Parts: sequence; C-alpha cells; structure tokens
Amino acid sequence: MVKALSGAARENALASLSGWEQVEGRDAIRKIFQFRDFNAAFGFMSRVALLAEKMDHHPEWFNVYNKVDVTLSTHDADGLSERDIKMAKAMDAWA
Ligand SMILES: C[C@H](O)[C@H](O)[C@H]1CNC2=NC(N)=NC(=O)C2=N1
Repeated sequence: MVKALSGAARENALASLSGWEQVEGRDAIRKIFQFRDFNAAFGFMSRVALLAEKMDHHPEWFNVYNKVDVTLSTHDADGLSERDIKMAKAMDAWA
C-alpha cells in the first residue's frame, strides 16, 4: 500500500518540481501543459498513458486542443505520494 508523503519528505518532493501548484482543498498538484497543436498534446498524453499503465498510476486530466490540464494525486493514499512526484517529473521531461 502506497503512503501519502508528509512533513519534510513532502516539502522536499514539492520543492523538486517546477510549475506545479497545490490544489486548494485537496492534497493534489496541478499543472496546465501547452503544446504546439493537438498532435503534440496527444503525443504527450500517449506517452504518459504508457507510463501510467506501467506504474498502475493514472493522472486526472482534461484536454482541449493543445492544452492538457493535469491533476495528480494518489487515490489509494488519499494524498500525494512518490508516484505523483515521479509522474510529474516524467511529464515535465516529455512536455
Ligand atoms: C486498483 C488499482 O491498483 C488502483 O485503483 C490504482 C490505479 N490507478 C491509480 N491512480 C492514481 N492516481 N491513484 C491511485 O491510487 C491509483 N490506484
């Protein structure tokens, strides 16, 4: 069972990310990615989808044309976990 990050570990993990904001009223992080066009946005989503399946960890996201609005949290832990941090970093690397 994956555990939610707390205390210093949580602070350090969040500090290692850039462009992600904490969602109000919920232990989750959010970032809006913008791409050249739909093709680039969907390519990004396809790549992330493969990682999500591999990790058994899935983003909440909303796509309109070239924008992908992503929220990450770990439902099983009812909060942010290492899995969200790992996924956020992969997304940042591929955007
Ligand atoms: C049963 C299965 O392991 C779970 O429901 C997985 C699937 N994907 C998931 N994705 C996310 N974001 N959080 C989870 O807790 C989670 N759990």
